[in-house]
Amino acid sequence: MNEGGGAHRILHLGLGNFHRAHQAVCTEDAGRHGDAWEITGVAGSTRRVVEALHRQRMRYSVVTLGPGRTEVRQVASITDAFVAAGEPHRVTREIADPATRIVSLTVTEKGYGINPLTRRLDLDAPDVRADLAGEGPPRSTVGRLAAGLLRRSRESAAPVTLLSCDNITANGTTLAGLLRDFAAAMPSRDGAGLLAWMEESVTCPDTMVDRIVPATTDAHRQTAADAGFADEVPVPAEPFWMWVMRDAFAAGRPAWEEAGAVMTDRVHDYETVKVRLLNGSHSLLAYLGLLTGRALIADAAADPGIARAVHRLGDEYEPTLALPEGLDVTAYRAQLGERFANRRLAHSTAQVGADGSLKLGQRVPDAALWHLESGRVPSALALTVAAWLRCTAYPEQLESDRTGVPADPSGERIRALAARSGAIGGGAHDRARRLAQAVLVDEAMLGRRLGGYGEFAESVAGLLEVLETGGVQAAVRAACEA
Ligand SMILES: NC(=O)c1ccc[n+]([C@@H]2O[C@H](COP(=O)([O-])OP(=O)(O)OC[C@H]3O[C@@H](n4cnc5c(N)ncnc54)[C@H](O)[C@@H]3O)[C@@H](O)[C@H]2O)c1
Ligand SMILES: O=P(O)(O)OC[C@@H](O)[C@@H](O)[C@H](O)[C@H](O)CO
Repeated sequence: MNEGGGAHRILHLGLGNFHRAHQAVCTEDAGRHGDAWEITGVAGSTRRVVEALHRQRMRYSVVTLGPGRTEVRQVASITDAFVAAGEPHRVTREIADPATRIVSLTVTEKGYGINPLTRRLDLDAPDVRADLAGEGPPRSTVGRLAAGLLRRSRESAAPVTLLSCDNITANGTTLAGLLRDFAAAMPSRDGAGLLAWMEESVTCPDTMVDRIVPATTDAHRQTAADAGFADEVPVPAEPFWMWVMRDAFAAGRPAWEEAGAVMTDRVHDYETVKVRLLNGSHSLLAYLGLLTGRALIADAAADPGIARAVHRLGDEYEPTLALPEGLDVTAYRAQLGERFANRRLAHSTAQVGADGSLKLGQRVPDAALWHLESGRVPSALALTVAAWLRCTAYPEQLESDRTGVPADPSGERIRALAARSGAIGGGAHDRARRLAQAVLVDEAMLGRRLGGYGEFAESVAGLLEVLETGGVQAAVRAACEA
């Protein structure tokens, strides 16, 4: 799989838990079948994981928590790590280094600087603006990539692959578009040169990534210690994992398929199934769980009312999917039920519910529009939006001591809209309608496309009102019996 000889390194931006339980494990396993590739991990700004890894001679453990079964495995494929904010010029240098064959990313949805309406780069985001103006070392993800690629194009001009492993629709294609937007907006003539070189020498394959990987707790540290390794930064994970990607690598890749990854040109079909049935259901579980005082996804999933809503949501998603050949959607959904029920993972509703304004844009509008265009109102999708709004607009009504509060970059804006909706007067019905309408036409949130369907806004508003006046179970009944 290697091309061009020499060292083989992956530079990974976003040294969070997911990468360490997914790509890093698959890369280590692939090394048993082909050339060994090493990973240099780059954390955004937090030093904790980087410092712990160095103290631990670049070893950490993955704690796999299945129903009734625990496995602790040490992973050593990440051989170096540093913090981007602390060594910004090193990021540029490492991207430019020809030994770096792949730059992969798990920087979360908000790390890409995407305008949710246009799916293009938000050129008004402060860090993107600063990077375009050349104010100090780059700090946005796309600005960092552009600076490194520009240097690479001038030094070795060696081809490279950018591999997004975030839960973003058409993640590779989207990333390539963001980079083109950045290059086109560069004030100097550098942008044109970068664009031309990227066209020839940079690939951005789409990927679908799947493994439920929660945040680390002391219980996971204890499990690692019990297995004989006093690990400060172990990563908990479920047994299931899946990685699907287009085999379009400009400078070679590890033999990931030997370790179980799937190479296909139909990534989009896998991704749609996963982002809707898994991530969409996860969002609904998180918000209804938070509204019923559940701190854990598994506890939300065990509530028969919430399970009924998730089932209804699956029924709404299913006809919108182009299924990959051989995928049995009934079995997939049944397996998802088991994965959500895995209490041992302790996946928190606040973590899964974070950044809803960015995530729901990929989990709700396309599927909702599919129904609305045929004259049907998808009420479980409307319930997902209503439950997110209820949690985000009125966080004071959550049992936050128990559950925490999901963070959201549009949280303040939503609370301001809710305050304005309430200040005009009227009862719960008027308040809910005003808030739903305001959010559905706000391009910074779900991307405004649903705003053209008054019947969807009505459904969200009705369910928001029931959530306030009758609670979660009443709202589930209203959605499922609509
Ligand atoms: N955890 C999972 O179950 C899972 C599964 C599939 C895909 N993913 C993808 O991986 C992403 C990260 O998940 P995780 O579990 O590693 O989270 P995490 O909280 O452990 O780590 C988040 C990482 O993103 C970086 N980051 C956060 N905001 C950023 C920003 N604005 N700019 C640049 N970098 C930023 C942080 O530095 C950190 O390295 C998810 O958002 C998702 O897209 C996660
Ligand atoms: O990672 P996010 O923040 O996009 O979404 C939260 C969870 O739904 C997600 O992390 C899932 O656990 C994961 O996508 C499973 O593969």
